[in-house]
This record gives sequence, C-alpha cells and structure tokens, in this order.
Amino acid sequence: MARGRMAYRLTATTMGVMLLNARGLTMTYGKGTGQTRALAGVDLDVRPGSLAIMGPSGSGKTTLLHCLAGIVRPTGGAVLYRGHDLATLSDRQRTALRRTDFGFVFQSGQLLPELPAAENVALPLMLGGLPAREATARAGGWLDRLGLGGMHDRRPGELSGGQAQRVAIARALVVEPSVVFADEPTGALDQRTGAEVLDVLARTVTAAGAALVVVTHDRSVAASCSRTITMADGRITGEYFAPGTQPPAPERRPKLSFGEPESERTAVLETTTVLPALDPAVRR
Ligand SMILES: Nc1ncnc2c1ncn2[C@@H]1O[C@H](COP(=O)(O)OP(=O)(O)OP(=O)(O)O)[C@@H](O)[C@H]1O
Repeated sequence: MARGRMAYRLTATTMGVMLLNARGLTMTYGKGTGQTRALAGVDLDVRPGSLAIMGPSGSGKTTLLHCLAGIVRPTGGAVLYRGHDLATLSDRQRTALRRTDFGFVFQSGQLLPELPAAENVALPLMLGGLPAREATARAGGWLDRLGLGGMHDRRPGELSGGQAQRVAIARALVVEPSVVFADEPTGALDQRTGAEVLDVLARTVTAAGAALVVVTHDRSVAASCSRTITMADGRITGEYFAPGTQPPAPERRPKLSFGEPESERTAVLETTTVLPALDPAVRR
C-alpha cells in the first residue's frame, strides 16, 4: 500500500497537546527529469506556541507549510490534524477546516483595497454566515487588541505596511483558529517593524492557546518564537527552543500508530537535537 494512504492514528494521551503531526513527509514536484524533491522525509509535531521555520531558499519551508495546512497534498507520508489524517478528508472538509481552524498571514497583498479595515477583518466571519453587524463588531475588537483602535474605517492604502499587516493578522485571528500559518509575514516590512508585528502575532496566538507556524528568513522574527527548526534540502536539520521554553519530555512525545514497520520511519525526534546554543542559521 502506498505510504501516503495508510491510516495514521494518534493515541488519546497525546491528543490534547498535539495540533499537527507530520510523519515521513515527502514532496516531489514535476515528473521524469524535471522532478524536484522539495521534502525528503519530514517528521514534525506542532503544539500550541510559536514555531519558526528557517533555512536557505529552496530548502522546502513553504512546501512544508502548505502540506501542514492541507493546501498541497504531499506525495508521501501524512499530516494529522488533531489526530485525523488530512488525506482522509474530502476536498470540501479540508476547505472547511482551513476556514474554521486555520488562519493564514502572507507577506502582503491579502487585504481587499476597497474595503475598510474592519470589513476586511469581518469578511471570514461573514463568509461563515455571521451577520455583518456582529462580524464587524468582533472584527473591531480584534483591531483594538492589535493596537489599531482608531483605524477601523481606514482602507489598506491609508495604512502603513506594519499597520496593514496587523489588519491581516486580525483577519487571520478573528475566526479564532487553532493554528495560524504565516509565510514570510514580515517580508515587506523593515526589520524593526517586522519584529514588532511578529511579536504581536506570536504573543496573541500563544495567549489564545493556539499554534503559530511561521516561515521566515529573518532571525529577529524567529527570535520571537518559542521554537525554531532549520531546514536544508527538504529535511529538518536542527531544532532550537528559546530560553525558558521546555522541549517536551520524552514520555510526552507522541506515540503514533503507523501502518508500516518501525524501521521504515524517519523519526525527527531521533535526528534532531535540542541545540545547546543557537544554531548558526538562527543566531542574530
Ligand atoms: N509548484 C512547484 N512546482 C515545481 N517546483 C516547485 C514548486 N514549488 C516549489 N518548488 C521547488 O521545490 C523546492 C522547495 O521550494 P520551497 O518554495 O518549498 O522552498 P523555500 O525554502 O520556501 O524557498 P524560499 O525561501 O525561496 O521561499 C525548490 O527547489 C522549488 O523550486
């Protein structure tokens, strides 16, 4: 049986801690001689808190993010969300999951230019069926929380880059997602503004008990996260936990039921170590 089609199952004891689990993820784009192997066997557990993914261009960061979010289907391995294999969900279920449980923040250009900030933020709620008045009120609450109290009526073109990204963050958070995925969310900002924006994002997500998964080239962005992994050539090459944040104890690590022999697994928990000092790729 193809590895990606196997039934993966989480034990009940790990369900409360784990939001996402990637197991043996591989991703190959194209066919024949034009093939590119973007992921070469990635195992990763995502828990509440903030996780930065760093690595050189082409190392597979965005591909990993897209696989975790169910945007692309890996060619091998599996992604589990709260213990459910995303591959077993229909396209409709996956789309619904992305709308209700996941939030997304991209580099820029995700706001509708003709709508005021509050309506931009309210949009996902209205698409989910909430009446406009209630949706806009909730959106306003998130804008206030993100320090945009006086800017509910401003259109994206009337905001600074950092303010517009805060609106985009409010829009990602308004549905109260369990996981927020961010791909270079500060890439269009100067370093200081970017670090401030990411700090707000990481703190808000963490306070809500949710998880943030952020792809970034910026070490000051990664510094806002409680955990950083580094990638190269489609694999995880290092893992770093910020001071004061604990890596999970071995006994709390997930026991997954795989459909294949133990020897066929690529276990990141064995191949990555908690780095005693900052990984060079993460060091400021
Ligand atoms: N849709 C696609 N079709 C073909 N190849 C792709 C596709 N998307 C990504 N790739 C290739 O897969 C590899 C990993 O790409 P990916 O975008 O995941 O890397 P990345 O680490 O996010 O890079 P960057 O930091 O430059 O954004 C690269 O070699 C890239 O060219």
